[in-house]
Amino acid sequence: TQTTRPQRMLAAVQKSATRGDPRSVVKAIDQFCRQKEWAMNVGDEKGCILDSVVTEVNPATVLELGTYCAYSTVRIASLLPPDAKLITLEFNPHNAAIARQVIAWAGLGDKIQLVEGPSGDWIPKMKEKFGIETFDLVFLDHWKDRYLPDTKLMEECGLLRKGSVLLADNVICPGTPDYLEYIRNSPRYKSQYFRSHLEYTKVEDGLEKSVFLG
Ligand SMILES: O=C(NC/C=C/[C@H]1O[C@@H](n2ccc(=O)cc2)[C@H](O)[C@@H]1O)c1cc([N+](=O)[O-])cc(O)c1O
Ligand SMILES: [Mg+2]
Repeated sequence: TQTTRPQRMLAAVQKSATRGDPRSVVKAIDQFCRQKEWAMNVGDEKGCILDSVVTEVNPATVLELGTYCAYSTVRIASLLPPDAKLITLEFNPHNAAIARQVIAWAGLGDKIQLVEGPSGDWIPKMKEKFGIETFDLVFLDHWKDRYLPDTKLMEECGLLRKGSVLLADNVICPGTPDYLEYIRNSPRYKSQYFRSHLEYTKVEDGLEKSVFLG
């Protein structure tokens, strides 16, 4: 029977990456996507920008919207301080099942909590269910038409504090025009565009980093 791309990606991790070594998991996925099949991971080029923002923020609490196969989940978690918590939301049960195995292979199960379901349902429950006050860093990489509504929802739920950083993937390709318009014109954010390329291609894309001003 036919396998899925996430299943083939997991097989590549289990074949080429060392258990308990997150960076080897990241490398194995990038190699798979460059040599075998493109997949919508943030990738190695934008991944370096992601790494620099994570290192700069040094967050104790991280929210990732859109786990997919946990490439960026593992990439971020590998840079977190010891007691930091990363919560990642995944809507598709098949993707979640693969992501859990990638996270386990990387040995990051105690830093990462994968939650299944739509972001709109879970964001309002973050405080009561996970004891989160506010997020220091949010990585947006899920459905592009959900970036704006979910950002407004996080504001309304009091999940952002002065200095919280939002980092959004794909603001050029596939593009998140309504989010960019809002975040770049809002007096409540200070935004910066990091120009790069769509993962594993020469097409322009980039990350938008926005600091919440309270
Ligand atoms: O479409 C893209 N991403 C959508 C990601 C969606 C992921 O987020 C989850 N989710 C989790 C929670 C939700 O509430 C909703 C969805 C979905 O179940 C899926 O796993 C995309 C597309 C391209 N591209 O070149 O075409 C490149 C990229 O880097 C991309 O990120
Ligand atoms: Mg993306």
